[in-house]
Amino acid sequence: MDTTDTTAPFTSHQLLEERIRQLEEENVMLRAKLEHATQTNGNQTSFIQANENPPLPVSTLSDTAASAAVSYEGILNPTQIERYSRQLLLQGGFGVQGQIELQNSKVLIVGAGGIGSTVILYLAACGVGHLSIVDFDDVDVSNLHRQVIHKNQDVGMNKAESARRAVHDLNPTISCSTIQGPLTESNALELIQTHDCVVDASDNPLTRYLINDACVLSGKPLVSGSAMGMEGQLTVYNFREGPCYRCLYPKPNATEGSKSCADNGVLGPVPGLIGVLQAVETIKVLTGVGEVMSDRLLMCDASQCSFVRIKKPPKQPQCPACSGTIRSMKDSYQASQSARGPSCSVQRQAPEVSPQHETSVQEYHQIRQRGDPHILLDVRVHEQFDLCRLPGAINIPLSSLTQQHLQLVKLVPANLPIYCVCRRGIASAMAVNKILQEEIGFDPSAVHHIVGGLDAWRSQIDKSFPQY
Ligand SMILES: Nc1ncnc2c1ncn2[C@@H]1O[C@H](COP(=O)(O)OP(=O)(O)OP(=O)(O)O)[C@@H](O)[C@H]1O
Ligand SMILES: [Zn+2]
Repeated sequence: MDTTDTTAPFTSHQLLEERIRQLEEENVMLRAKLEHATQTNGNQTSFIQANENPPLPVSTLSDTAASAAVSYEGILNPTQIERYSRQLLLQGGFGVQGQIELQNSKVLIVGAGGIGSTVILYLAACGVGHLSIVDFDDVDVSNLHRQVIHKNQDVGMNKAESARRAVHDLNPTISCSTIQGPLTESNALELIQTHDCVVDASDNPLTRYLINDACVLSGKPLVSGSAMGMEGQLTVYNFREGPCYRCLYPKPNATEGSKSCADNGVLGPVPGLIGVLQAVETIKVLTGVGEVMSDRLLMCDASQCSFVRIKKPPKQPQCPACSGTIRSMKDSYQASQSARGPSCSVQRQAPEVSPQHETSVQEYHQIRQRGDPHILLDVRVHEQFDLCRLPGAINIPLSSLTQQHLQLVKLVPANLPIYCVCRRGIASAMAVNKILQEEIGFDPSAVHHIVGGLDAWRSQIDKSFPQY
């Protein structure tokens, strides 16, 4: 800058302003040159359009850089900038660095069901570089009201594969792999070790403990969520010095496994809600942006639209996982054996019933065809009974099968044989045991349960019986 012609000397403030003005002029000229260069080089046009301020250091914007091949090494490419621009503009520290962190991250998602559907879609859309999806199950038509990653034409396809296809359709610039089988004690550690973060979108306690223990053994953060009915929960375990799942629940709880979506129902969007929040937490874990839900647990009740955050206890010195008592996945498996309880996905076992109290669906079909007098006691919950039932059945849910009810059943048509039925033959076996234990004067030989329940009735006797 030449100041010799001036009548009065510039103040340092004026000098600074003048310098800024000159730099702005230079910047405009350089931009014009760069735009000119990109007009003759079509593949850079989107860069100019997507970026008012290209993230190149000004010093590299020389004449030569503008006309020759520009090296964008180390920063996002034009396609990425265009795709993630709204996220990149986010105030509060996400920016290019956050996007690069996502791009370089690998996330393992266990379960591509109700919760997994939204976690996977959002992580893919936001640009997590690699997603690995584990699920052993196939898409069922009853999944579609909430497992929105799958479509009608995916029914019958493995869920991990169906989800991978959806990921590809949504964002082909990231990579996605599948494990089309269960996560078990044999593969959990190996799989988890190679990822930066794990999302538990499964639905049963055994899997939750396996994932947790493998995360503790390999030092990986675990973003955990669950949903049922109108309610859901969310938290992050094993993040930095935060507690793990076993710190809160050292051993499987006897009643936890008895809750199942298939038995209790779930409103379509509720798992999706939890999944969306899990995606947010995963992004926070990966990028360091925001405050990770490590010391709190979110409890959400969609029926009230209520969200409550409760403080979690800190890492427990006596926690079997954190204290090192569980040293391998074999230890983990043994410590979780009692978690093999009922769940949405892991097949439940009927309690033992003596063979004399068991009736096959074929035998029961014959009883009906002959018109033999009997009581058909359907022990499913009222909601299931209302969906569909065999003609003539009376409904007393297993949970209310008290002595009083049994007396009633006995009084109505005296001394008739009782056939207990439920969906799969598990609750009906429990009902038989309960009736036999009550000792209220039933002829034990007249109490039966229908093996395989209404599922077996549908598959072996009448295919028109609804599936749910
Ligand atoms: N150990 C595991 N390995 C892999 N996937 C698992 C494991 N445990 C559970 N899952 C999967 O997690 C998902 C949980 O999702 P969700 O409960 O919404 O689905 P669902 O089992 O299809 O439900 P429904 O009870 O309606 O049949 C399921 O797809 C299930 O197959
Ligand atoms: Zn712990």
